Amino acid sequence: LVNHGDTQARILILGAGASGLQAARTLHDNGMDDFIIVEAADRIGGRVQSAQFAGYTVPLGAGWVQRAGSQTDQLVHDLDLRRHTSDYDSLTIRNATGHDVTDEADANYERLEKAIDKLNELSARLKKNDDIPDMSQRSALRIGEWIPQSAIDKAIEWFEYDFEYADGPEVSSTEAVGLDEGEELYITDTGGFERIFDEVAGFLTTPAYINHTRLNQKVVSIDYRNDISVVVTCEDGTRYIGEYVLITFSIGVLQNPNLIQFIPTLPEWKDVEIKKFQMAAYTSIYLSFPSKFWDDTEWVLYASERKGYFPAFLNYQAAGLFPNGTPVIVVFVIGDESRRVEAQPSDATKAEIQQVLRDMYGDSIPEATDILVTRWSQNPLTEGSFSNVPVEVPTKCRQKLQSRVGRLFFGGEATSDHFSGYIVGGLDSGDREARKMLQCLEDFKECPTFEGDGLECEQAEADSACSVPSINTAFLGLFCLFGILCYRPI
Ligand SMILES: Cc1cc2nc3c(=O)[nH]c(=O)nc-3n(C[C@H](O)[C@H](O)[C@H](O)COP(=O)(O)OP(=O)(O)OC[C@H]3O[C@@H](n4cnc5c(N)ncnc54)[C@H](O)[C@@H]3O)c2cc1C
Repeated sequence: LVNHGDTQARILILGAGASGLQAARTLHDNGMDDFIIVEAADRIGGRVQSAQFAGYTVPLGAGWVQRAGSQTDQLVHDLDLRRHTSDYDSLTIRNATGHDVTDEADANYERLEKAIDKLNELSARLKKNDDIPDMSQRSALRIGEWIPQSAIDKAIEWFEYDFEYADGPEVSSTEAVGLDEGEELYITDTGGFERIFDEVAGFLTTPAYINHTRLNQKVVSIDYRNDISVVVTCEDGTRYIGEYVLITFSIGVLQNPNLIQFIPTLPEWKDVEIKKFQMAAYTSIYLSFPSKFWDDTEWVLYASERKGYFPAFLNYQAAGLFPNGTPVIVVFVIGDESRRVEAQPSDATKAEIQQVLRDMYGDSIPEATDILVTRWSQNPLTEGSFSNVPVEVPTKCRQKLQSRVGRLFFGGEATSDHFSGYIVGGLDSGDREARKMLQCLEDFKECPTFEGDGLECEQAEADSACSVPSINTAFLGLFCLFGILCYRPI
């Protein structure tokens, strides 16, 4: 039942990241402005966020445009964001005794490249044929005769694979490997990567739309028992009532049973698919120094016997980045190392990295003057960095992740068919779900949903059992009829 003070809209969009903002934009472009975005943070943008560090605007979340020609790439070019084409060949590899082993690594790279060709070939075959079971990237690499043994092998494998998926090849799906992604752009704009949302969601800052976004509203429960509406309740008690609700929270948030209470609980077929997905962990650690003492190449790899231990450093002074700026390096860790580092104080992390740098450059290097550690896996609004497709989720099962449950629709990067894990996956999923909701608003009878058992992956079919009047025509009409306050604040 609608209470006095409840806020109503035909569509509620939960989350103001790439997915939620694009959904709002698609609805708006199609003449549907009866929506509200509910966001827990005090800002929009979600995992696209930046901060100031040592005089730079640095990315805390997404930093690169990986896919040339994608919508993200288009936005970056349209807005002419300052950017740098990453040069992964500008690379020095140092071992734990400080020796430059870059040349020595050539033969290892040659072996790895042959295995990558094999992996790509297997991936293309798996994509073409749904009946062949997927395999881990580790298996595919092994088939390509790549078995990493030395510290150099581990370093270059980390740089080629783990860094991209934020997980080891043991976990990641071969079928889901992206082919031929082209050059990668690192965003160095002083306004931050989040500037892309100026174009996607700029209209939301105009006076007519300012009330469409509700910040500082942390959703704690989603009640979809009612046939004609959904009640979304926030931590502060505020309730939002919508005819349709689009959920764009990360897969990590949805996997944590303590964060959002679904009333009733989600059906098994949906819950299984959410739980099978993998939320990866990826940490960026920025360090500033009084002087630069590292190599001039854009990247420095630390070849350690312990795979993934502070393995890759981005040199902010490299040509094309900030050659004359304050000396800063960024080191990246993923997976269990990321979760370990994010759980400990920054000083402890700084001491560990300082030792790694001493191993590589000697004891006389200066102490870091400042450190910034990102902590996405400690953040209850993300519970990790981005989704990684594990072997357990064949492409044919993806529709279950996308399918609605009653009046609940599911967006967010993890649900994207081809771009999960990326900003473009978020944008793409928001557009997809907005179009679906527009279609369902026209005729709920034709609104597709998954029909099947918990573990199956069936084709989506029309749900003929759910034909109900719209909330505006029936539910609100009834309340207005009886003189109950019909407050629609937007
Ligand atoms: C460290 C890191 C590095 C990355 N690198 C890249 C990269 O180089 N290139 C790239 O393309 N992508 C990268 N990504 C991934 C990219 O940022 C995401 O795929 C994309 O931004 C996800 O958008 P989304 O809308 O699906 O989710 P989100 O951005 O997570 O949006 C969901 C929104 O829901 C809100 N929310 C969560 N819980 C609640 C709640 N209970 N109540 C209300 N609101 C809630 C969140 O605050 C958030 O704003 C990276 C991400 C991270 C974290």
